[in-house]
Amino acid sequence: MIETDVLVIGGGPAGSSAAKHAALGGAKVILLDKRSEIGAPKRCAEGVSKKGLAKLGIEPSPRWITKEIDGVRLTSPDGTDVWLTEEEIELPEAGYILERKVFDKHMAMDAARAGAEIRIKTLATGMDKIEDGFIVSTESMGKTEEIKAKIVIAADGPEGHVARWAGLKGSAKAKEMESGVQYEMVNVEFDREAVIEFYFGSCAPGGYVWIFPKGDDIANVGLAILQHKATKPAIEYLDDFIAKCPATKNAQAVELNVGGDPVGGMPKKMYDDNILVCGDAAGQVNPLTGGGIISGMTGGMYAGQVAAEAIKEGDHSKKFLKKYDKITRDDLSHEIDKYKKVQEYMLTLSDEELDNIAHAFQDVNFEKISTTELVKALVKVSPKALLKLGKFI
Ligand SMILES: Cc1cc2nc3c(=O)[nH]c(=O)nc-3n(C[C@H](O)[C@H](O)[C@H](O)COP(=O)(O)OP(=O)(O)OC[C@H]3O[C@@H](n4cnc5c(N)ncnc54)[C@H](O)[C@@H]3O)c2cc1C
Repeated sequence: MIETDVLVIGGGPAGSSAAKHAALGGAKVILLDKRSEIGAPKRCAEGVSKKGLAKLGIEPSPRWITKEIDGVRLTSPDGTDVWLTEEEIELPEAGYILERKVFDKHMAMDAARAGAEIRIKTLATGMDKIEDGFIVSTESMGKTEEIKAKIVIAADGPEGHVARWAGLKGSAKAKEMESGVQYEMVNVEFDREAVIEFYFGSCAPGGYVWIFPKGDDIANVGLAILQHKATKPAIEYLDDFIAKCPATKNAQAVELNVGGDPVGGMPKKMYDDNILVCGDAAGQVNPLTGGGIISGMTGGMYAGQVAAEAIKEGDHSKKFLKKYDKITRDDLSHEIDKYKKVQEYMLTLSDEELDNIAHAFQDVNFEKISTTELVKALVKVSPKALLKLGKFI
């Protein structure tokens, strides 16, 4: 039987971050992923903030950045646009559109460089608790193997099973799992080519439509919806939008991506004896935007660091591992809770109310562009927003 200190299940951004930091902390680490190519197929619009990468100490690389973004377009149901671009305002924070299949692989390479052993095309099929650890069953190219680990880090994404195998709750209730669907498209006609576009209202019940440019005439065009707010499948909303939107009506898809996005926030417990849970598997996602790359990698980083400390101390108990839960909540909870409230408020808005907000936004003088600043502006123009969100801003 193979033995390791730390076994990370899932080689997405959260798992690679966990594996890298556990290895940097001196632990013997195995990172496994069921896919034959880490990062592919992507299930993501690939937007990431510069500030988020900097916080994680990740140097931006032209290998995995497809486009630098310098603005945002928000469009309400009646077609009213709010443009927030460098031409109009000073941008303290802007973002990148990644090539996730390259980015994810590079994050795994960083974990390997830090000393983690990577096993691709290796599916974790089950897990048994032993006195001080877990025995994880794996299957790779028809071969089964068992791995004994002192600490398991569950980073197996939104539909992950590993936390449940250990008796913990999964990332989100069905009601709080957004259904995402997206095409990567060519022949997209942009009004402004370095701007990310968001469309709100009944075009995507419970979520929004996005167009994220990837250079030239290429973009990720997708949407996320809450199924209980919708009257048809996500793909039908997307096809309807694409047929009507001037930017996409002549575009063609070269890739289809589908995936769940857990927007219900973090579960009550992300640790137990010999186990930590991070990334989408632990609901480490912004409930308003659905973004989970940076927050998942942040959770992964803390999980890796605490796991390495636990190995050094020889204490893999929940009492020790609780530290991960505390550090992660101290860092992520405030934002997640705040944006959960904003998301809940957005869910109450009719198309007409969204139009009224967009009309009022046209007269707002934005000094900075960030989600927080947008929410501050929302509170100023909408009495309902002030009532529901005032104390969170
Ligand atoms: C349509 C859509 C658009 C999105 N757009 C954005 C965006 O623009 N920006 C942003 O920040 N976030 C976005 N997100 C969210 C983002 O993709 C996730 O938050 C992020 O990928 C989470 O990383 P993770 O490592 O936790 O999970 P994942 O990236 O899902 O990785 C989990 C890994 O675990 C592996 N795995 C699962 N089970 C097993 C098993 N039993 N054995 C072995 N391996 C296993 C999987 O193969 C996978 O590689 C989007 C999500 C969706 C669905």
